[in-house]
Amino acid sequence: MADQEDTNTWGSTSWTRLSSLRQQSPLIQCITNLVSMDIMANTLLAAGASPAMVHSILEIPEFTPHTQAVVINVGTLTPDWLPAMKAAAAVANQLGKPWVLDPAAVGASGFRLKACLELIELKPTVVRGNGSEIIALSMASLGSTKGADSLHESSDAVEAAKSLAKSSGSIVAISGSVDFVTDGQRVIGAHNGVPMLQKITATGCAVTALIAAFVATDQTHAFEATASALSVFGLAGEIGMGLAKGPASLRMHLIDSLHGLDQETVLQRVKITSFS
Ligand SMILES: Nc1ncnc2c1ncn2[C@@H]1O[C@H](COP(=O)(O)OP(=O)(O)O)[C@@H](O)[C@H]1O
Ligand SMILES: Cc1ncsc1CCOP(=O)(O)O
Ligand SMILES: [Mg+2]
Repeated sequence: MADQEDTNTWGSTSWTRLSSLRQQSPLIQCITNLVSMDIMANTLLAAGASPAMVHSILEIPEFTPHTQAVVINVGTLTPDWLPAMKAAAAVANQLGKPWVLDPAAVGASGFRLKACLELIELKPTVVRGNGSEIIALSMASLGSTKGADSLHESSDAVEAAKSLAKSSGSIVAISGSVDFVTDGQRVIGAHNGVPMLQKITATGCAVTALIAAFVATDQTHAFEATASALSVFGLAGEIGMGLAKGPASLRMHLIDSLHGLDQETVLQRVKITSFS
């Protein structure tokens, strides 16, 4: 795959999307795993959105219509949570709201894989996973697994992501050393980020929620919003890493840096390239 520099346009796209998010402060419903709730909520707040961890099926008919986007993450899935996930996705679809699927550790078991395949049938706007998750989901099969962590480079999963995007109609994002985004035709690579982000649990979950918040501000451009969210999160990680001593302080500085990101930094440092 050849890649083409397109940095200036993407810097201004990313800044426009982040500014809209700060102005609109969308309400994001998160039905997510028990590990991720804190960092996901704090990431959304730092970016300018409002998080709500509302997951009872009894609340979805009343609450989901008030939201601007829904995130569904199967990281600690049990059978009693799945109906609420499907109900929230259905309400989002009925009301034309975007929803984003994080197939966390989808390759860990047949139960999780079947659940994710059923959720894909409900047409998520975006699916974001690591390399191993996107490969397992695209092939609809279990291989070797390391749970929530990836055994693959993100670049290993690009063909699987294109295939999944074509079959599902969703935008598919693969996180890793380069984050890739595809709609089945176009592929971009978002290069911001630092390896230490892998040493903080649930940063993948957090960036999935950030994607939902970005898409909520302009769902007609979900591809651009997804790429922008991944870059902005990676850039906050780069700035945070300059102040951090290890994973625990990076977690703090990541959130501070996301909150403080300014126009000049985004325009200068967002790095997204197109692959053809
Ligand atoms: N080697 C790396 N270099 C830079 N950033 C990375 C690297 N690996 C992961 N990231 C970043 O860490 C965040 C979480 O991604 P990842 O670890 O792939 O997700 P998950 O936690 O779901 O496995 C993303 O923002 C991604 O860009
Ligand atoms: C450790 C763990 N176990 C089940 S979900 C989870 C968190 C995974 O978060 P991420 O996929 O963002 O690393
Ligand atoms: Mg994950």
